[in-house]
Amino acid sequence: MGVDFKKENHVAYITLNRPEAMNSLDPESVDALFNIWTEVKNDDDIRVAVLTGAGEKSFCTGTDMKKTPPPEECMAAIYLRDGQPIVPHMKMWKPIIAAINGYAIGGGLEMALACDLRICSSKAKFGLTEVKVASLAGLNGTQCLPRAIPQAVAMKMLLTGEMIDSQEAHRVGLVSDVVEPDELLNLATKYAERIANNAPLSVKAAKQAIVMGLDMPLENGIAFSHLLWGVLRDTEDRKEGFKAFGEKRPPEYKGK
Ligand SMILES: CC(C)(COP(=O)(O)OP(=O)(O)OC[C@H]1O[C@@H](n2cnc3c(N)ncnc32)[C@H](O)[C@@H]1OP(=O)(O)O)[C@@H](O)C(=O)NCCC(=O)NCCSC(=O)/C(=C/c1ccccc1)CC(=O)O
Repeated sequence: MGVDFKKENHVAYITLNRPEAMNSLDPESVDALFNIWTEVKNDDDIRVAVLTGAGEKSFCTGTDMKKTPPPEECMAAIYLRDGQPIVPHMKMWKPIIAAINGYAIGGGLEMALACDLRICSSKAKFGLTEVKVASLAGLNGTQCLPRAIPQAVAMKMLLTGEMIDSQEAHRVGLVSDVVEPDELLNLATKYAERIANNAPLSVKAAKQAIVMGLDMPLENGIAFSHLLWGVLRDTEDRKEGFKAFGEKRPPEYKGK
């Protein structure tokens, strides 16, 4: 089985599980991920997802270059489909945490870039190495890496194909936290459960305001976020949040 999936306390845990091939993405894993992201998006019981890799060596090294079959479809059919199967960020408003347990290379780093929080183990290494194998970081890497870290560092990584380690990733802001390998999943779970305890519609609105706002001039972004606040104003959860505060008890959110 290339990808494991489980659900606990409103959190979906997705584990790339081909450690013998550095959790690279063979066609079966790509299909499995497509189905899993669809389920994460549509299952109201899931409020947040954690994406990680099995073992301590690799998160994901991108395309399985030994198993990539000749294409069955023309490029236009793939290009004009609604989003790439392995990258969840198109209209996925539930937050996704990348718990990067080792190498995040090529499509592996591009998946991490499509996530909202990135935390890593001290053993992690990061690279968009596609130029070394005559390809391109063509999922989102050329666009998202220079938006995530300083441009000069992104250029160096994308043009040389060289990797950076966990300390450098932390220094440039590619990840928010670096922990020892055996602490990584605990930290991901802690963040995921904190997010899942918040009001689900507010969390989705916050992500939408941030992601869509980044592509807008500030004034439009502020207007958009004010509209989103208005959308949330009459939810049952907002009434519950305010009431629970007054009654000094934890709120019980329903996503309504
Ligand atoms: C990660 C490494 C530096 C680790 O090196 P190390 O020496 O520690 O370990 P290895 O012996 O090399 O690896 C163990 C085992 O795993 C196999 N392995 C590792 N990565 C892959 C892979 N990506 N595909 C297939 N197999 C892989 C390795 O061959 C060993 O197997 P064994 O010999 O034991 O049978 C080092 O492994 C490394 O550099 N890996 C390659 C990383 C890489 O270049 N990734 C980029 C791939 S291209 C890509 O991701 C693309 C994404 C994309 C873009 C646009 C649209 C869709 C997708 C581009 C593309 O697909 O064109």
